[in-house]
Amino acid sequence: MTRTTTTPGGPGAGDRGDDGVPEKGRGYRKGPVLLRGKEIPAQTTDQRLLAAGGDSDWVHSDPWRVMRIQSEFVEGFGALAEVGPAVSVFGSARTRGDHPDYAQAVEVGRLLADAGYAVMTGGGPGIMEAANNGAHQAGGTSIGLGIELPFEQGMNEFVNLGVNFRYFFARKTMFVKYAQGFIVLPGGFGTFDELFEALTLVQTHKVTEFPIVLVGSDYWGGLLEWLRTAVADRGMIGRADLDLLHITDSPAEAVAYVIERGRALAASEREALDELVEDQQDAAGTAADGS
Ligand SMILES: CC(C)=CCNc1ncnc2c1ncn2[C@@H]1O[C@H](COP(=O)(O)O)[C@@H](O)[C@H]1O
Repeated sequence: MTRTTTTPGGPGAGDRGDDGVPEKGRGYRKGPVLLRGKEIPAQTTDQRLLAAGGDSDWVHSDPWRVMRIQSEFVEGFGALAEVGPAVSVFGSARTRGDHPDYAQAVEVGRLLADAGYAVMTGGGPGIMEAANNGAHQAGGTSIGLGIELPFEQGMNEFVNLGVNFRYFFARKTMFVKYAQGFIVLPGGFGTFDELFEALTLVQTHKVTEFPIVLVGSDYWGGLLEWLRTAVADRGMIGRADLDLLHITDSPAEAVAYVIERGRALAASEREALDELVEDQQDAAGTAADGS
């Protein structure tokens, strides 16, 4: 719906008001900006917004993408804010239902749900499906944070709270923000990406430490050995950084570790904050006494 307007600029154009209706001497206000004479646009902002058809290149422009990215955060935060305690479970999208890793992940999901934790996965097939399956069997909250991929794939059937993301980075924020810990089963590049992002965030103190457990010593053992030797020996990481990872073959141990270590870390975080507040109060008291 486009209304006819007066031509921009030129004699008399400065007399057009905010709504495009001519009004002597008032000019044209565009938000906080006042336009007069040749600066007055041919159409009002509303006319441009409501006009049908026309060029649609703007849909592919970066400012428009920024709005979409923002909406992913808004939708994600809105959907997950009230979920309560949760643990993110990662692992291969390719693990088949008859593989022992699948059974391990089902058990992890089940035990987490039994302990009152929501299970958060990438919502896809393989290990993600297995962990959601376990949570579903135990009647727990089974979350899938899906990702739009070039090839067709849907949210697995065991998800009861699903959010679909267009952008990997927005989705990754949710895994960290809403989980008390990570449990990582055997996987490929996607799994490594999620694991190493978590390690980097904790190592650089960008987030408070949270427990990270690797399930499957035969699969992860080689990586840990390499981290201990090639990586730590050459000083690429500190020896203490190796303690950020806990490795086990037992789903029960993985779940117990995540819960207990998570509680211990949260308690020491609270203690450190209390001490900080006390120190600040003492400092403020000393300053007041001295004045
Ligand atoms: C059949 C197939 C490959 C489907 C891919 N469909 C996917 N759906 C959801 N998350 C995914 C998918 N592929 C990779 N990811 C992400 O990357 C990890 C698995 O990647 P990978 O298979 O280890 O490297 C998962 O924890 C998940 O967060």
